[in-house]
Amino acid sequence: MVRDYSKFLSASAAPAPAKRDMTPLERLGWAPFFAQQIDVTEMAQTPPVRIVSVHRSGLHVSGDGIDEVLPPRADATVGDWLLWDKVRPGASRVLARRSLVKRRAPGTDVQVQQIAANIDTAFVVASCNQDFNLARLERYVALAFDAEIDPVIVLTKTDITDDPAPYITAAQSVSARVPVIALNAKGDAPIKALADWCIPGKTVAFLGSSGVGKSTLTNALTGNDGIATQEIREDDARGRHTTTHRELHFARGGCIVLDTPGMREIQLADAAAGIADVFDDIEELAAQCRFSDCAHDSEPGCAVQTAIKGGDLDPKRLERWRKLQAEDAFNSATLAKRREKDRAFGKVVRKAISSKPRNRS
Ligand SMILES: Nc1nc2c(ncn2[C@@H]2O[C@H](COP(=O)(O)OP(=O)(O)OP(=O)(O)O)[C@@H](O)[C@H]2O)c(=O)[nH]1
Ligand SMILES: [Zn+2]
Repeated sequence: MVRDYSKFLSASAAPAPAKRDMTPLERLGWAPFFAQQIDVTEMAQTPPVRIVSVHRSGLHVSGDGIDEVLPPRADATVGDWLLWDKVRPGASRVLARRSLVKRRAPGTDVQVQQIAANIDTAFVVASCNQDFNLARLERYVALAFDAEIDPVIVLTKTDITDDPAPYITAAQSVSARVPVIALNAKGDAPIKALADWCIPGKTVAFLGSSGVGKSTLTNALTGNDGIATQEIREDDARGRHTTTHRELHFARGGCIVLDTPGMREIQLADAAAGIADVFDDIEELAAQCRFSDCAHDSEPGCAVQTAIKGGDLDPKRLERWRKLQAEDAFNSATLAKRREKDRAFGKVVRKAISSKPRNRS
């Protein structure tokens, strides 16, 4: 049977179709951005599939009537779209991504580890209690910007604070481009409050520290009929059966919730562009400083210091910008460099030990 794939190839910027009209691929997140990358012949010969989870034994992919496990590969991650090559599955082409969350892989010097692809909205979650931390919010928003994902800040636990207003005001100060939603994640609010972003065919993810309410929000969106509880079995490296969860969950509203442990808490690395996006107010001021290499301390003609003196910039925000840049720079340093430093330090220590006068016994 020759299938008519032309309906998947619409490159028009038509509004998202109503849920009932959506094709199986669109429900998985297929969009004109991906369709534009392939032609009808390719579509028929190598149908698109999305990676719904990554396991040691392979990549679990879903498509229109397709549910397969492809060989593991380093250049594809959960959320990616592949063109499934039935004859040589390992050669399936990875389509260009709309967004990519990555981090420097531990244990290697230059390799970047891909965490999740093609997320449309990142909900950066924080709670209205003593755990609230502005620097952390800024870090997650920078991460989202850097990955080219639209962030939305979600403040949880409004029910256990007398006044959520100060938290909301603080969260709004992170970036003028980021909406802030405050809610009780345990109540009925989440589905309605997040409806603008949780629309059919869109992929969302929750970022934030432990205990802020990410699972509560995920469950609120997916309910019990998501595939969150559907488990798949696989053999781990030692041949034992382990049980893992799929990582793309289908929410009741039709959106796709990506939940992968690597996404939840993540350090910044190579995220200079994202940091610049969050702190675009400081970047703009810095561009007006008299010296292009101004350190914004006590240089004459420093627009940043002028803004601080005039009450237009919170000095604490400047401090957090500096810290985040330092963190990013540190994490961006290759492990090789760190190893080199460690080796040099080891040498110093060994030398110090060997030059100590020895006790004669
Ligand atoms: N009162 C109240 N409790 C909440 C709210 N959101 C989450 N909680 C509670 O806070 C605790 C932590 O919530 P989780 O959803 O597990 O947090 P998480 O971010 O998924 O945490 P990790 O899985 O450790 O990353 C749970 O006991 C939730 O019931 C809220 O809006 N109000
Ligand atoms: Zn300056």
